[in-house]
Amino acid sequence: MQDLLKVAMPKGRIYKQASKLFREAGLSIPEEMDDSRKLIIPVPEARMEFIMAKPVDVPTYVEYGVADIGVVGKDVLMEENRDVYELLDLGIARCRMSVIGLPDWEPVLNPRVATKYPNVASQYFRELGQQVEVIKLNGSIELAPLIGLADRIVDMVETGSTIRENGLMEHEQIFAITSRLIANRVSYRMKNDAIQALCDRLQPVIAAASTVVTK
Ligand SMILES: Nc1ncnc2c1ncn2[C@@H]1O[C@H](COP(=O)(O)OP(=O)(O)OP(=O)(O)O)[C@@H](O)[C@H]1O
Ligand SMILES: O=P(O)(O)OC[C@H]1O[C@H](OP(=O)(O)OP(=O)(O)O)[C@H](O)[C@@H]1O
Repeated sequence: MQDLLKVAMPKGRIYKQASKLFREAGLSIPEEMDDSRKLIIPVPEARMEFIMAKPVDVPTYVEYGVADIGVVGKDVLMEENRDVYELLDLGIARCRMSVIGLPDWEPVLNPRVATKYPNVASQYFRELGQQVEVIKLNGSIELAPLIGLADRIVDMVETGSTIRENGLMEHEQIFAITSRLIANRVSYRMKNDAIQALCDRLQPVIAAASTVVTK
């Protein structure tokens, strides 16, 4: 019998798209999982157990092996820099990481940059050779330039509504973001058949979805 796969699934934005993808790949994810407050959901028919996680914690669960695989945004992978395998680009939860500020922003010496992603922001400005002071915030990042906490922010842009509604401007795009399927290094060897079988089911669904997006 195939190994049981423990899957760290992010609650929130990614969940809806990831569960749709898994269902289209023929995995019997129960409908009640969509609204449940349960944190561990066994799906014996699919030989899986879902661990409902805060998105930023998914790579931690996978690195420590309490989950064999997980679904996570590339933004979180870049920020957390955990020792995990990145197996598949799932092509869902598309957005981008950008440098944002007021439209009339003028360069200053040692600008302050507010962000939920201090590692990504520090590396980006370091590679540009620009010295900045990074301020870590946990949400409503767009407030920072409006109230004078920071000169610029590094944050996610999806539809662009948040920056538009707050009179901000996207100055530079840093990288494109989609969600990825990641695996624990040991699980990838020990449960390779089950992980490979899952990837084989997901790949055609991802390919079909990407032709729709690019058409
Ligand atoms: N508009 C968006 N803003 C932020 N993240 C987005 C957006 N669109 C897609 N994403 C992706 O969704 C992932 C999870 O976002 P979500 O808002 O659910 O998590 P979170 O910010 O950690 O929320 P919470 O504070 O509820 O845990 C991000 O890491 C990113 O990859
Ligand atoms: O381009 P848009 O479609 O407007 O999406 C981008 C916004 O969405 C995210 O915030 P989120 O809703 O996660 O709230 P937060 O302020 O708590 O991070 C992100 O931090 C931006 O503020």
